[in-house]
Amino acid sequence: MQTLIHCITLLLSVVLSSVRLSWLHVSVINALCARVLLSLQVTMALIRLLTRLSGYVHLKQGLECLGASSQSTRLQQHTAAHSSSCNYQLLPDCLELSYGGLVMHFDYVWLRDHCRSASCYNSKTHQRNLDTASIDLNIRPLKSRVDENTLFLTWPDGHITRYSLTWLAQNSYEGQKRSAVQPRILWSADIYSSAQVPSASWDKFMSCDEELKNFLNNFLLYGIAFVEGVPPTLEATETATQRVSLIRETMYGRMWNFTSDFSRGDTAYTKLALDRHTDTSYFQEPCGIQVFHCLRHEGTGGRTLLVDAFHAADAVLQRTPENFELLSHVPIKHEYVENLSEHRNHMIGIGPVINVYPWNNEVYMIRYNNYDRSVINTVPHDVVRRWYTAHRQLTAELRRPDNELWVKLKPGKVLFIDNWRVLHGRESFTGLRQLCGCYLTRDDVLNTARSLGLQA
Ligand SMILES: C[N+](C)(C)CCCC[C@H](N)C(=O)O
Ligand SMILES: O=C(O)CCC(=O)C(=O)O
Ligand SMILES: [Fe+2]
Repeated sequence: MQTLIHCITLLLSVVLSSVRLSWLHVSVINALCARVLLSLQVTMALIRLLTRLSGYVHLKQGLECLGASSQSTRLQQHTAAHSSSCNYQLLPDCLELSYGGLVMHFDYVWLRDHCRSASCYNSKTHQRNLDTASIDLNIRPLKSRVDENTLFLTWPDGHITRYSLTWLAQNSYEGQKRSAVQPRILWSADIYSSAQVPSASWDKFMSCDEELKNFLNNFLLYGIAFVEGVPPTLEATETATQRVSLIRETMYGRMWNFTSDFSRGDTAYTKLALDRHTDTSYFQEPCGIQVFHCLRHEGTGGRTLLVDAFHAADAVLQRTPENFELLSHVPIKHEYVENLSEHRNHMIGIGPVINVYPWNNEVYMIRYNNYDRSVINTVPHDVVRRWYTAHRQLTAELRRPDNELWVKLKPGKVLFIDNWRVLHGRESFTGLRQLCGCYLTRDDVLNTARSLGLQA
């Protein structure tokens, strides 16, 4: 039954993400699903209680076993009889557990290593005490049993480990694989505009955690978020960013305030148009977040371009998986060479254009900067040719006019961009244009989000 509900929830979210619905709609439907799930859980608990009262409790007591694999069949039959929700068996190389509609496999060394008893784990510091290197790599439990919520394993030295079944489900490979590390809404200009994502307002943003939480929630979902009503000064911009995270100082400084004076050896410091790109792609770890605040512009042009590169990467994956594969595996070098008298820098970053988590293929970072991309010399010529084809397809997706969100930054309106996901660019301009901002450390932004109860 739970599997069925999970499937329906999953199906609904897939349908929802392909239809253009606002975040509000998504959360309303999620809340409804959660309610259905809750009432089902109550029903299941009642059924379990009735089952227990009607004498099945004897079968459960028979679950105590001596761990030999010859016993596993008997064990499976008994557990299957006592509860529809949990069933396990000790296979030669792993423990197979089926619980909550999920079939999971746990390696025995992993199980010993993840013992949360007081001697193995310090629950005050959340740190492991157990010396992993002391575990026999051929270890197997001597005894095992399960009750309503807990699996008990007795190890050869007599040590007993208890695992909560929900903890196992949440922390299993199979459980991790089917849920996104970070839920997001992929967008085209139209999807983003119709979602009507509100900007945070400066006063509330500074004083109220709920406003900060909403702001971060939008930032995590869309990769961009705005604060409005900020005093048009570098100091106020700095104050706003410090509400979210720590500033990441780079060779451009801590807070920067720049015009088209070519004070640095980079096109950003001119009046020229800049095609969509990620910044600091030439760092081994590109800056996680970029903040922009336009303090002044007396002239024409200079609009900011924003493109959701995860949306574009997803289109490549759907249409031509082999191109996605190339973009996520071929290592590419980006480089920054600055040779001005006051500034000498040489930065190198190497990594694929699309970076994915290896266990679930979820995209977590894109480096895309054709200006700063350096010599390709990490793969043979035939792979180079296929890579160029793949890169062309990604570029075509990134350049689709319906993926381009154009905004004119105004004094008072601070823009936060997820530099691992959303590309930025700008239109050429005339006149005096002054932009200030900074980079933020990604870990600290996510830390703030998690401390407010968000999944990040
Ligand atoms: C933002 N700020 C003005 C400080 C620097 C701009 C750096 C631009 C560089 N080409 C890059 O993409 O990393
Ligand atoms: O001038 C702008 O709007 C942005 C320039 C740019 O790409 C940058 O500073 O990173
Ligand atoms: Fe940039």
